[in-house]
Amino acid sequence: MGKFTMKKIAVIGGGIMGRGIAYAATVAGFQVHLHDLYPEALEKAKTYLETELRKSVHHGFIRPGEDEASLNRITFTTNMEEAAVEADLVIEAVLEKMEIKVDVFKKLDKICPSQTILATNTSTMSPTEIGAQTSRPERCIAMHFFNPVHKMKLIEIVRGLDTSDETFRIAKKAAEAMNKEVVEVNEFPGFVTSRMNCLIGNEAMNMLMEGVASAEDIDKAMKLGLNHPMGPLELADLVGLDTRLRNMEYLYQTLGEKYRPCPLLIKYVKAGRLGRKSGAGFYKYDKE
Ligand SMILES: NC(=O)c1ccc[n+]([C@@H]2O[C@H](COP(=O)([O-])OP(=O)(O)OC[C@H]3O[C@@H](n4cnc5c(N)ncnc54)[C@H](O)[C@@H]3O)[C@@H](O)[C@H]2O)c1
Repeated sequence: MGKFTMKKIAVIGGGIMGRGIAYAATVAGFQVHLHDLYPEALEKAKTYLETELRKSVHHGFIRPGEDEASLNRITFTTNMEEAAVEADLVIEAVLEKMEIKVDVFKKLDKICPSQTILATNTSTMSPTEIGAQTSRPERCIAMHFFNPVHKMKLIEIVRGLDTSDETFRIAKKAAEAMNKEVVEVNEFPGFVTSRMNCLIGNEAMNMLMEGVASAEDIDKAMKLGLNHPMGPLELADLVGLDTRLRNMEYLYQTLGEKYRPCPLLIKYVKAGRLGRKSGAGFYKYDKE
């Protein structure tokens, strides 16, 4: 890919992040193939995309008719090969578990043409370790989007040890085409944002557990006192407490004691209190 000719983007995993990345990519005019193992996840993703695209027209972010055109540019499939075989860029957004990501990347490496770039949306993990399991580590990179993708401006682009300059350049172009700002980060667990954010969230959970203040008051203090746009506990509920726990476990494993997951977080995940997606986390919600 000498000049930028990207047309097709495959997104692997149709959960909270995958559906959001599909939104950003289709609104940017890319052909999008969204893959998930489960038809129910794809159904949910489709409903979400229809709703968000309709809202975007209503709020004047996209022109009338662009909602339908954007939806028509997305195909939904449970067949990974079908999704990825012609993609110029694949963005993986499956669960934050190294063995699952590695398995997906090995499969993609077999399916995709040699020039296809394979990106992971991991929040914390090593693109070097994931890319090393493929025959194209120079074409592997992390593109870390933020939740909710249609509102959040940043993509942290993280270079693995062997990521080529060309791969970085193309990933950056794709990000900019999706109307995002980019920061370039050299790989280290948690990059810039997750490393910082997980620590703040964990401290808030420890304070709640110790009875320092209520969830509402911890969040209010951070918003009004420190100017955070969201409180750390409501943000954790938005991320998903299972996802946050996996992030913490990885950071604890790689960076040590400072990142030991708060016992309250572990307890909530064991109880199935996963945040917004399950209807309860630190707060209660209508179930998604
Ligand atoms: N939730 C956030 O706020 C957030 C923000 C930035 C990055 N991330 C990262 O994005 C990734 C996805 O997180 P999420 O919150 O969207 O999770 P999620 O649980 O909402 O979605 C994951 C999806 O992946 C699917 N899946 C699992 N294994 C698969 C496989 N082998 N092949 C295809 N699909 C598979 C699941 O069915 C599910 O629909 C994680 O790496 C996470 O750390 C999450």
